[in-house]
Amino acid sequence: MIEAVGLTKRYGAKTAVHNLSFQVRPGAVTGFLGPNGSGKSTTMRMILGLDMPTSGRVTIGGHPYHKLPNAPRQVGALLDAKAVHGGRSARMHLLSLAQLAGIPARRVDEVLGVVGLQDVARKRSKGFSLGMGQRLGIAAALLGDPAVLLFDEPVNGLDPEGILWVRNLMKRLAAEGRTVFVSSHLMSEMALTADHLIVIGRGQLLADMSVKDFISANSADFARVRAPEPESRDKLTAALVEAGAQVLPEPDGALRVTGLTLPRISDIAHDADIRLWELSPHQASLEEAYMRMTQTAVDYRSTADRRHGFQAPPPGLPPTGPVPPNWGEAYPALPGEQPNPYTTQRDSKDVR
Ligand SMILES: Nc1ncnc2c1ncn2[C@@H]1O[C@H](COP(=O)(O)OP(=O)(O)OP(=O)(O)O)[C@@H](O)[C@H]1O
Repeated sequence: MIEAVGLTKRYGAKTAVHNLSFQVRPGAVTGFLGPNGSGKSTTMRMILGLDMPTSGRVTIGGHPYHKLPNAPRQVGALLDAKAVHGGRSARMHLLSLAQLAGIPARRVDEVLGVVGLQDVARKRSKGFSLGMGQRLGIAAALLGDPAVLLFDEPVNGLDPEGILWVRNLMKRLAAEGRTVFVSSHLMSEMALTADHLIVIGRGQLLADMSVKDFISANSADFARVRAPEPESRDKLTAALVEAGAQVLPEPDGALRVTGLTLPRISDIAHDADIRLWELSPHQASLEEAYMRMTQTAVDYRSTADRRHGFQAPPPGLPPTGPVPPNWGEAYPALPGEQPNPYTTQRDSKDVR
């Protein structure tokens, strides 16, 4: 198990991680999510003893990394797949790591097979594609057959077959009882891979819960409703709003309705003499729940390209440009939604 207690890291005036406490338990894939610059890599580096906390502590199996006996055989990590001597072959790279950790050479050939690099094992790694480099990094993490594994963006650069392979590998490692802690920006992938989520924003904990609970706490079920013509859509919108629903236009012309049951929506449409072409139940995706949770914790946001021919974002998507004071209104609060804890911490003076 990985345990962080009050973990804080400052780089000069910059607070990268602030008072972070969480546990990563064995037997599950725990996804580590957060916007760019939110402190995920810094946290992973502190777990691995590559950076010292300014305050607080983080332990693996009760010990700080540097006090673990034979750490490479207990903890495996992929932090930066490019951190390989390009002149060395994949096999030589792994052999040198194995020698340092007292791992027998036959294990190198085993892990090369596990990651599918056996055919290029003697080729120089500088000729490797991004995906091959990721596989080599994963092979290095698996070398010591460790009980605790950390992966920073493991699917970066992998093709769909590679992504599926990583997904299955993570699940298998967790099913074997290992602790698997994996960061990713690919929400659809995390929804399929992770059992549990730790979400941070600007270095602070936003959520520590199961994927299922995270989605239901940060989104609400909604109905998609489609009326044939714009006039009937406007009439239906007015009737639904009057009945207490929240109605948002979807980019494809349908309506996203929250706050009313499907039978009620159907009755309202019938009473207003409006035909429906679609009335279907939906649950928000992990991506939508994540966007809602982290909307005020994003440090880097793009601005619209004003050049001729570039379109404004379709309705329903968050606006681009500087974060407006009423940013939360881009995603209005949904019925039954938990308050976003980050919103209340946004003006905290001690977090930069
Ligand atoms: N060595 C350093 N010196 C100064 N600032 C740093 C250093 N390392 C990280 N930071 C800053 O700390 C913050 C957190 O960075 P970190 O790389 O941990 O974020 P991240 O969540 O991993 O981002 P990404 O998703 O983009 O990889 C950023 O503002 C970053 O600029």
